[in-house]
Amino acid sequence: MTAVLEAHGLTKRFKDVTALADVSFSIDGPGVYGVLGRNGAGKTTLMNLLTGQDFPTSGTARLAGLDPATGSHAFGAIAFIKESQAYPEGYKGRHVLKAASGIFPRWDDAYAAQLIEDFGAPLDRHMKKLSRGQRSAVGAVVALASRAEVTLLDEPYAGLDAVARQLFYDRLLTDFAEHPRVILMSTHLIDEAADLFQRVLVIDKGRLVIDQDADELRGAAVRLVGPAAQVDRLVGSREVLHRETLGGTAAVTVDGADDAFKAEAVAAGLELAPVSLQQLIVRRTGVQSTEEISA
Ligand SMILES: Nc1ncnc2c1ncn2[C@@H]1O[C@H](COP(=O)(O)OP(=O)(O)OP(=O)(O)O)[C@@H](O)[C@H]1O
Repeated sequence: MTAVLEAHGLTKRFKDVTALADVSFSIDGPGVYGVLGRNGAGKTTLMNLLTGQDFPTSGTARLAGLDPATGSHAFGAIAFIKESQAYPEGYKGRHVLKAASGIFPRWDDAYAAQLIEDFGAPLDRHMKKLSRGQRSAVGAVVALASRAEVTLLDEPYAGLDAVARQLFYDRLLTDFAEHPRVILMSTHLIDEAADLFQRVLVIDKGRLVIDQDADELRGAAVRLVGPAAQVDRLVGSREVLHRETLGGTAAVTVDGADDAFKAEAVAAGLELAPVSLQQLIVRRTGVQSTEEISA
C-alpha cells in the first residue's frame, strides 16, 4: 500500500541552522495526526517539505507516493492551510472561498456557509485588512469545507479566541467522522487539541522524538505522590521525567508506567495522577529537572 504521507531521512538546513534532521515516518490512512513541538522545532519546515513548498537538503518526502514538488497529484486532493498564507492583491474573504470552491472537488457550499456563520468569517473586507483572528476564521472555513483527501493545517486557528477554537475542534471531529481523511495538524495548544489526535509526532530541535499512538502516550506516564522513600523504592530504575520533594514527600513523574506498576502504587497507598499529553511532552522535550521545594 502506498503511504499517504511519508518522510525518509528528511533533512533541511538553512545555512548553519538545521531545521529538520533525519526525520522518517509514514502515515498510511485516514486519521487526525498532531505535529507538536516548541517554537522553532521544525513543524512548519516539515509541512513545507511535505507539500513541496520547499526542497529538502537531503532525504525524501512523498505525498501519495509522489514527490510533493514535482508529482502530478490529483487537482484539489491536497489542502495546506497556514497562518502565514499570502493572498492575491485585492482578495476579500469571498474571493478566497470562491477560489477554494473551484479548487477542491469535495468542497461543500452548504457546510461552508454554516462555518462562515459559526466563525464569523468576514467576506466583504480585504484579507490584508482583517485581524489575525478574522484571517484564521477564513482559513478555518477553507480547512474544513475543502474536505481534501490530505489536509495539512499549520497552526490554522492560532488567531481564534477560545470559543472559536473549541468550535473548530468540535466541527473538525464531527466532519472527520463523516468524511474520514488524512489531517495533519501542528499546534502549540497541546492540551486543548489533545483529544483530536489518534497519533502524535513530536519534533524537538528538528528531530522526531516521539511518534506514537496518542492513547498509548497518554497512559505512558503517571505522577506519584507519597513518602519519598516509598516512592523511590517503587520507581526503581524507571525513567523519571520530573521530581519534586517537599520535606519527606516526593512527587515523581515516571515514564513507562504499565498497569502492574500503577496497581502496585495504588496498593502501596501512594497518590496516583494521570499526566496530560502536554505535561508529558514538556517533560520529555524539556530539561529533566529535580526540584527541592522549601516549605
Ligand atoms: N527560510 C528560513 N531561513 C532560515 N532559517 C529558517 C527558515 N525557515 C525556518 N528557519 C529556522 O528553522 C527552524 C525551524 O523553523 P520552523 O518554522 O519550521 O519551526 P516551527 O516548529 O514551525 O516553529 P513555530 O512553532 O515557532 O512556528 C528555526 O530555527 C527557524 O529559525
